[in-house]
Amino acid sequence: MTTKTLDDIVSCLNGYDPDALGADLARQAILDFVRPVAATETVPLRAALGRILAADVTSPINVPGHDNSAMDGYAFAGSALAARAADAPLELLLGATLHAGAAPAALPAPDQCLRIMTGAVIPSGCDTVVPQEFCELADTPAGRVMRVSPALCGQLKPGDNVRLRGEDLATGSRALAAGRRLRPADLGLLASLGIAQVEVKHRLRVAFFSTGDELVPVGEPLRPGAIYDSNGTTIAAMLARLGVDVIDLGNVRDDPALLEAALRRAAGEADAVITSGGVSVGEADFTKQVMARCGEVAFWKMSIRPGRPMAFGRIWADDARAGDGAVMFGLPGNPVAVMATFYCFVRDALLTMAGEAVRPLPRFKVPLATAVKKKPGRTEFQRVRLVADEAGVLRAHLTGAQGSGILRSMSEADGLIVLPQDQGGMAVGELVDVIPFEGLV
Ligand SMILES: Nc1nc2c(c(=O)[nH]1)N[C@H]1C(S)=C(S)[C@@H](COP(=O)(O)OP(=O)(O)OC[C@H]3O[C@@H](n4cnc5c(N)ncnc54)[C@H](O)[C@@H]3O)O[C@H]1N2
Ligand code: MOO
Repeated sequence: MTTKTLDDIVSCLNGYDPDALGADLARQAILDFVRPVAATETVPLRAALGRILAADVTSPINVPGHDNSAMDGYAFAGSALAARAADAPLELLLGATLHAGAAPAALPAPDQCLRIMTGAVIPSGCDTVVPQEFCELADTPAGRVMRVSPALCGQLKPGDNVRLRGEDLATGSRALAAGRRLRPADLGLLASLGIAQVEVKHRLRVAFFSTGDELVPVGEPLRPGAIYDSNGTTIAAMLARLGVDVIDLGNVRDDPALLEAALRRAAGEADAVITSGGVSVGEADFTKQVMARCGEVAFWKMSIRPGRPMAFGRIWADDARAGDGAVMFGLPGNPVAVMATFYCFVRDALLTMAGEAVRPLPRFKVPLATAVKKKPGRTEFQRVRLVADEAGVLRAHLTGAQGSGILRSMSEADGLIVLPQDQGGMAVGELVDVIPFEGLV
């Protein structure tokens, strides 16, 4: 983690308003503060899917290792094309057959060709392959001859249908960069280099719990006035998608002593801690005060909706405050605010801590199918379904009421539209930025 204090970073933010930090400034402050975990481990190639590469991988070999044929056909010297009269067919005496995997061979003479299969090494003396669909075979007194008509010869040039040595990866070139989250194609690429083990970052450990006297764990009977803890499940699922180690600490009552014990335990077990609830100004909202006792609160009020109260800072397991402590996100209790703040602030911070070279969530512009009400002064995230109109253009339809307690509006949505701070209301047809949910990692 950084050697700067949170105060250093936050006070350097241009335009920081402690009562209402803009979404972009808050993101910047968080990303400036967090640092990747240092520890790495070596895992077998097939166990590396979804893990984050700890160091650049340099290719130890050429891929492909030899010039080889891209087609089943006949290998020959491309100069033979120019050597014949323009209106004459190409006629070459046919020699042996070369299969993929066979040892390299040689063309006996320039007026000959060799039968070759896809993937077989191009024989020395050859630089061109003609696909078998272009060719006729004829038996002559001199032996079997491969013939290509003058018209089809016009479609061939020297070098055709040959895959060059090292054209995929040359020896010593960088195959994959550190910070990459390994996908199936990456594992295949490493396999093509013969690499059986990969050095990856340790998984980030993220602890979380929900706070609130009203919460009942899912599966238990609901008493009057209580609600089920849906945030715990949502947070666990969002974390699972990030590929981190998830430490579920359950529910904690609105009691400062219990909250402190839970935060201290979480700081001792995890690199990052997430809580939900108790971050606003109510009489039972203790998160910020206990967080400050266990560490530092950098800021907690942002000009966004949903998610206006979100506390960011760090905490330690005990008052000795050894090391960097654990980064902490105190998310608001409202279920939609939990998700909005997670995707707006927490996701990229955790991925950065996990060592990934993070790319922000993709956004694209779509026309609104529903008019949107909004006052300038805060960034808003509203939930939309994306439906194609008759012309095949995706349009953003609001998923009904946008209250930050209405989780159904998230469940029904295909994405979030992002309405920037200075934006007012928007009319049907205006273009708006959407972050699609599909593809979130
Ligand atoms: N006077 C003010 N009141 C509120 C303000 C404000 O600025 N002044 N901000 C509002 C906003 S915005 C939000 S968001 C909430 C956030 O409050 P808290 O983080 O303190 O959250 P709680 O009060 O604990 O809970 C809010 C809401 O969410 C329900 N909840 C809480 N935890 C869960 C859970 N694990 N699963 C499902 N639902 C949960 C809780 O029952 C409340 O209904 O404060 C506003 N108030
Ligand atoms: O964050 Mo609150 O959910 O804006 O209403």
